[in-house]
Amino acid sequence: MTAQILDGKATAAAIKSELTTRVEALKAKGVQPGLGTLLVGDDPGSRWYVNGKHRDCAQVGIASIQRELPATATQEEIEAVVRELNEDPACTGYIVQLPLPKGIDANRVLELMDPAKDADGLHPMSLGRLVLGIEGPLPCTPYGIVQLLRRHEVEIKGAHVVVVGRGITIGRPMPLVLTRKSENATVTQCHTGTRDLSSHLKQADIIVAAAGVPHIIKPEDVKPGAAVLDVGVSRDEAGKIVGDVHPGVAEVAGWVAPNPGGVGPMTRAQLLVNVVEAAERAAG
Ligand SMILES: Nc1nc2c(c(=O)[nH]1)N[C@@H](CN(C=O)c1ccc(C(=O)N[C@@H](CCC(=O)O)C(=O)O)cc1)CN2
Repeated sequence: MTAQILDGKATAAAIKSELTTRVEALKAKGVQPGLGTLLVGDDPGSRWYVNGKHRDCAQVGIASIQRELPATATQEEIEAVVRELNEDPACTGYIVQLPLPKGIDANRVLELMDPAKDADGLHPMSLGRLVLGIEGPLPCTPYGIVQLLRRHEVEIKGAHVVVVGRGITIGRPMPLVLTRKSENATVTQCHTGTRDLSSHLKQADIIVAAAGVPHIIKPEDVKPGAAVLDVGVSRDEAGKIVGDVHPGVAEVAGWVAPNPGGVGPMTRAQLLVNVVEAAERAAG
């Protein structure tokens, strides 16, 4: 292993410690931030993520509102809980854990959320604001990745970033975040329909791998010294995470974000940042 580690656990811990001070300042002004979550179904992974979000809230002093529905919940039942969270004054921001069960129109659920309470940055209004360059919550994983790179002093400005994947939480919004003036990267978006992926990867200063295809990023496709962030989550027969990045990449790359321990903890930290920033905006 020659690459340096983009340590998401340690970076997220530093961000959480900074947030604790900001939450104390809000409380001194009489503002109590509260994160709501809506989990539908019994997927153990989703439950683990949601429980982690509430553990994080407790650590920094954010209140928790936890709502759950069974996998059999109807579109109407889910939308009723979204309306409740929109109205609940204790819930200053919330998320609907994705994916929702098959047959549920997730876009309709997201559209029904009060955009002022969108803690994930995934509401159509928040994504529209991102396109237009208007301040608002940023999608947690893409902005978590930017923070992880910045805090390890990996140059983003002028870098050629290749994003592999086009999912709603990472691939689709990642180029929007990276091409803002404040980041100023040049982005190539690839996906499972890209012809000759390897020719694109070879030109990248930074690779964000979020295709969900085990080991799609191979050592021979990585430019020596590049930063490679593994965000892919597939599971082997034992339930262990298999990322998108082949372990041999660590011999070629300059930086690697491991999986687990890289981008995942940053996603959680950025969610808390969004909740605190929304409460700060509301408090003036
Ligand atoms: N409403 C949302 N749904 C989903 C999002 C999201 O940002 N908003 N992202 C993912 C799941 N996710 C957060 O919700 C998430 C994924 C992974 C991690 C994490 O810390 N992973 C650990 C490893 C965990 C393991 O061993 O299984 C790591 O990378 O170290 C946090 C949050 C999809 N849904």
